[in-house]
Amino acid sequence: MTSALLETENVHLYYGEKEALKGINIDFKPNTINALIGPSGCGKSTYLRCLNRMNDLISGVKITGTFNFKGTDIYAPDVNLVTLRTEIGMVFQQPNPFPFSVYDNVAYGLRLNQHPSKTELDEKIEKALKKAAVWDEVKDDLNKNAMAFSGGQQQRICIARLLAVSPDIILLDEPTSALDPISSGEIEATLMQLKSTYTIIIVTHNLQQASRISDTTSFMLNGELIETGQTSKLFVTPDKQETSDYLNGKFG
Ligand SMILES: Nc1ncnc2c1ncn2[C@@H]1O[C@H](COP(=O)(O)OP(=O)(O)OP(=O)(O)O)[C@@H](O)[C@H]1O
Repeated sequence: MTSALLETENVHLYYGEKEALKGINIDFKPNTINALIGPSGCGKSTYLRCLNRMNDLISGVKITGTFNFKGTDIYAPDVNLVTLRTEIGMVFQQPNPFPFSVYDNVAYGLRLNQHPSKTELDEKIEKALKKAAVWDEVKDDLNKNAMAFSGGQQQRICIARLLAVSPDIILLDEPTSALDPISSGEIEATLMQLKSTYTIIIVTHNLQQASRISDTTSFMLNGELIETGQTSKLFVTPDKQETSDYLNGKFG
């Protein structure tokens, strides 16, 4: 059996007095798409943001538990956050390209971390945009402002920006909720291709999306993990009544 790339155990998170995560245990295997589902406010985004320490900056937050990434504790005091967020990158709900050219967006992390020659940079940028399945749409406009493209194209440019620095894990927080169905479908198809190289963890409100693209699904409710497992099993024969009720639209 393939071992997990990222293991989380007994994760608790407190926003001040409020316990938003109540002992979450989820493992993520390489080359899988993993969906996090559950009603609004159940803690999906909070948990996702723990995975590359995006909650660290919120004052009054306390996080406990184990986060083992490739055998290393991501909360160890000597962890370099820039490196961590290169290895475990995040795509947000609203596409957030920087307000400069497509080329400079994708080059950003490469210029920060490495010192590539112009030829190397050109090659890496083309490769990243191809992997993000947006190359054909932007290749003649690499100097155009990234914000001048459609929402779906912007989201794929953001994915390319992240892929350029070779992450292991891609975190996505409702990446298609601001997009039209065609753009959403394109992002889904892109993610399906990317899983041969990366491990993907996606928060989604769209149950059909979770069932279409994910290998595993974790259902959360009120800060607790109710059930996690193979998507094909969880959607058809969930173990827990709460999961069944949620999937059948009885709440949420
Ligand atoms: N910065 C914060 N400070 C205090 N409480 C917060 C903060 N962020 C989130 N919360 C609370 O923590 C709980 C979990 O929120 P979270 O955003 O993780 O849920 P979610 O499942 O992602 O919801 P949604 O699907 O609506 O995005 C909620 O009760 C929310 O109000």
